[in-house]
Amino acid sequence: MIYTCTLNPSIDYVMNVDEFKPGDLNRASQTFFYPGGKGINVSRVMARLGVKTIALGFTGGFTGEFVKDFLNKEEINHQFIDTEQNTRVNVKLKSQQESEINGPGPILSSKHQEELMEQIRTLTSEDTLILAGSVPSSLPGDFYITIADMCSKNGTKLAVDTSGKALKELVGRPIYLLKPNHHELGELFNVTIDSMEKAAHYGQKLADQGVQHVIVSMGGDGAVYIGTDQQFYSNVPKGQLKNSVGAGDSVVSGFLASMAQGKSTEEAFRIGVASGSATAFQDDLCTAEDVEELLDEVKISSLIIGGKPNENHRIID
Ligand SMILES: Nc1ncnc2c1ncn2[C@@H]1O[C@H](COP(=O)(O)OP(=O)(O)OP(=O)(O)O)[C@@H](O)[C@H]1O
Ligand SMILES: O=P(O)(O)OC[C@@]1(O)O[C@H](CO)[C@@H](O)[C@@H]1O
Repeated sequence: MIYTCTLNPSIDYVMNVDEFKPGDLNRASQTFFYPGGKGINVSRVMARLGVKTIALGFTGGFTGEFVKDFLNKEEINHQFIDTEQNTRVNVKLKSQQESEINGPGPILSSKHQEELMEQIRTLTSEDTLILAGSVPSSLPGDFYITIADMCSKNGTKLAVDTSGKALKELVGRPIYLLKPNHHELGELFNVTIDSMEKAAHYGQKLADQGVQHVIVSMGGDGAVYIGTDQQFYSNVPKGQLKNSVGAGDSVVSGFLASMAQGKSTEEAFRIGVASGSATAFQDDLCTAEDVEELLDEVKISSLIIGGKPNENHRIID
């Protein structure tokens, strides 16, 4: 079974404001409420791509009820632990530019933590766990490490989409999939990643430290895949960027859904990128039809030809 784990879910309150003026009374032309949090987004997109998951994590209060009802309507299984505190509301302001204000999240006790660990302890080598999003500040800083160590002990495949300290501490552990964007990868190695070649170079460092599949997404500039013996570059389809919220989560979903369906790594990467762009071009997360429509525009090329770097991809010195 595939599980997603969102320690800090949200309601994403999307507000479209024609011309946002800070300090003024602004009126939204349109608003939307979606369940949010990176793991929950992965569960939603994977469901749309035909792969079932069970969503784990912490929810509570009337906002938590909204998240669960929404997932029920989309026939997504969940086993959230009740925190008795309202799940946060994250504001996504779409105007001349996109701005986000994410809430802090609940205070989680050691009992809450133990309840989650009990669920994770039951996962086996047949299972995959996708850990995605931020760690609420009330949890120990090494909580992802505790989960990763449990997965490693039980042979559970672990995919991770997080950033900052949580990401830094996980490197070196056996990980099935990591999907940093180029800023997160740069922060990890204290460098600026401004080209596909640098993304491949630093992505390879993660692969060398035990990550089986590394995808470095670079927004509208393409994406790089680094695996044990394959490296690919992908362009991204052209279109109007409407919504970057959940685009990265959709890359993870497209890749993992395709791998679960037995597709090749190259095809899974292609579908991952098409899924990311399909979400970037919609108000909500992409559907299977949105992904299908973009698939022909996603071209994958190998970064290594005959054991040597593909010269067509030598973008930087
Ligand atoms: N301007 C764009 N044009 C086409 N596709 C895009 C664009 N921006 C993002 N995408 C798609 O979304 C994917 C993820 O984007 P990005 O690299 O910004 O990841 P991220 O920062 O993890 O995303 P998120 O905003 O969800 O946190 C890209 O690989 C691409 O498929
Ligand atoms: O605060 P975190 O956990 O880092 O990110 C949470 C979040 O911004 O990520 C998702 C998009 O990836 C949204 O649905 C959600 O609001």
